[in-house]
Amino acid sequence: MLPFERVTILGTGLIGSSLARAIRNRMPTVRLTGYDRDAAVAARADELGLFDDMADSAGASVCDADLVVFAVPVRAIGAAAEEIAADLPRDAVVSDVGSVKASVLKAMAAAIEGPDRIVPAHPVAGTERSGPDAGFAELFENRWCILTPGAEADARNVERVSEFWRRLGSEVELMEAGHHDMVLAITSHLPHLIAYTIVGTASDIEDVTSSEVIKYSAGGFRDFTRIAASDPTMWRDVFLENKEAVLSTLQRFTEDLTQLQRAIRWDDGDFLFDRFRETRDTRRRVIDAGQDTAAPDFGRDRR
Ligand SMILES: NC(=O)C1=CN([C@@H]2O[C@H](COP(=O)(O)OP(=O)(O)OC[C@H]3O[C@@H](n4cnc5c(N)ncnc54)[C@H](O)[C@@H]3O)[C@@H](O)[C@H]2O)C=CC1
Ligand SMILES: O=C(O)C(=O)Cc1ccc(O)cc1
Repeated sequence: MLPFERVTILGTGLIGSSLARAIRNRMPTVRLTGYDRDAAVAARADELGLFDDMADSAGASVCDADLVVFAVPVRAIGAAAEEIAADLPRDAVVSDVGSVKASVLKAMAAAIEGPDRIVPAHPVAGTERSGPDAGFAELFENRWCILTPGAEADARNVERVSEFWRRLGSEVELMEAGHHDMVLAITSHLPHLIAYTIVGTASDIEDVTSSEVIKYSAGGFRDFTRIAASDPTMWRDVFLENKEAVLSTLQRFTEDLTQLQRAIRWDDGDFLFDRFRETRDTRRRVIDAGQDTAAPDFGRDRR
């Protein structure tokens, strides 16, 4: 038996459209309804045939759903939840895919009656692209999906959402929302902040022209540019909604950076060597865990 039969996705960008494609492939009898506030995005999702129906309003999109998923930037989730609250069937389960969880859980719980049916989710899978054309069905396969239900969530609803993600090919883990935000601050949010910083710094260095930065980017810079090309709205929201965890992780990072700076200044090669040997081991563990390709240079084709 399917965990859900009538799924509504609000926000039909990268993640919403990937979700729709994955559901189509893996649970073809599910009735899919989409809604996007941006008329051009909605029209494109319609043209791509991703949904059975594209609704004209948020309220209309949910009136027959048994699962509603918010796939909009994290700061937009509260307002979107308010927009559907009056039209939501009493037994519908409500979820999301937001990259930050404590504030999103709070925002959904404030807008929607029945905390037993709120089961937030975060598929730890994505790309630097956005919009419905960027989505693809395999995005969630062999990736983790972290669920962060509050204490009042009904265990049966948590199990249904877990089963939903397992059917899309993900591995599911339950986590307390605040802990999720600490974990993702170091594994996702800080790496993005660092990439945004270094790409910005490169364009501000007086003695190096911007055409030189681009021309010689294969020295390492270009790998940061992929992450730094990520969606500005989405990432502005992530940093503002996970402020405390990001700032405390950033504090640790700054201290560690200062240590490396000292080691360079004082010619402490042993310190540098030991640190770099440890980080190489971390890369090996990421590959062993199936979270990236083992091919050198991310498997870029040089032919
Ligand atoms: N991009 C990524 O790699 C990942 C993103 N996420 C999370 O997924 C969510 C969506 O991100 P993406 O799909 O990447 O963004 P996207 O920019 O591709 O799509 C978001 C869509 O939401 C629509 N939208 C905004 N406010 C709305 C509202 N009130 N009602 C209806 N539609 C609205 C926008 O028009 C846009 O089409 C975010 O919360 C993000 O944190 C989670 C995992 C990975
Ligand atoms: O493109 C990348 O490397 C990502 O980091 C994708 C990503 C972005 C945000 C998330 O919450 C989860 C995954």
